[in-house]
Amino acid sequence: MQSLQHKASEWSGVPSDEAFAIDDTNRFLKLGLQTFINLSTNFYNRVYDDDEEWFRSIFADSEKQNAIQNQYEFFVQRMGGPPLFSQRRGHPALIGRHRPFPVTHEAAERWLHHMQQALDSTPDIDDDSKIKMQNFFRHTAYFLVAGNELKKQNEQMPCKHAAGSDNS
Ligand code: HEM
Repeated sequence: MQSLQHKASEWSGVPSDEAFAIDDTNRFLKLGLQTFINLSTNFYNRVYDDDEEWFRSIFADSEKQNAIQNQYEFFVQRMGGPPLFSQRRGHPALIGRHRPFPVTHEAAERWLHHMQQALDSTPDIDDDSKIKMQNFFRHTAYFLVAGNELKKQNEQMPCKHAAGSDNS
């Protein structure tokens, strides 16, 4: 079976080494906390205002301010800053945390559309960081799609007792 990383690269069109070039500089030191807060605020303002109800509704059970904080604390931690996310929420385990949500190819493209607009309209993000973040987000979004497909496959798999008793 292809690994999730492999699928993420194939579906996103971003090879793993390009996605992880996010780590070639400490983005937190370069951009600062406020830029990450601004980026996540900008992103979630777009998500919660989305005209596409099917996408907006994925976030219906989350409070916007909370979602903003969860996201920027993860970005800060992942991009070289203090472990704010883990201190408050525990291990990131992104596939597990997205388990309740329909993370389809279509949802990934919508998420990336809003993130692209947020990156383009948040001041103080240099071009290099923008490109590296785009690649990292694209790869991660499809990594989550791959995790979601695996979840669906596992749900369809009958349990061993059911398989054993099915003589039809
Ligand atoms: C692919 C499409 C995606 C969908 C549909 C999606 C959906 C969601 C939803 C509905 C939440 C709950 C909001 C909250 O309460 O915090 C969430 C949380 C989160 N997402 Fe995503 N997401 C996607 C992609 C991503 C990507 C690409 C990343 C990282 C680069 C990411 C990182 C996070 C983080 C860190 C949280 C907070 C988790 C927590 O604190 O429990 N998501 N996402």
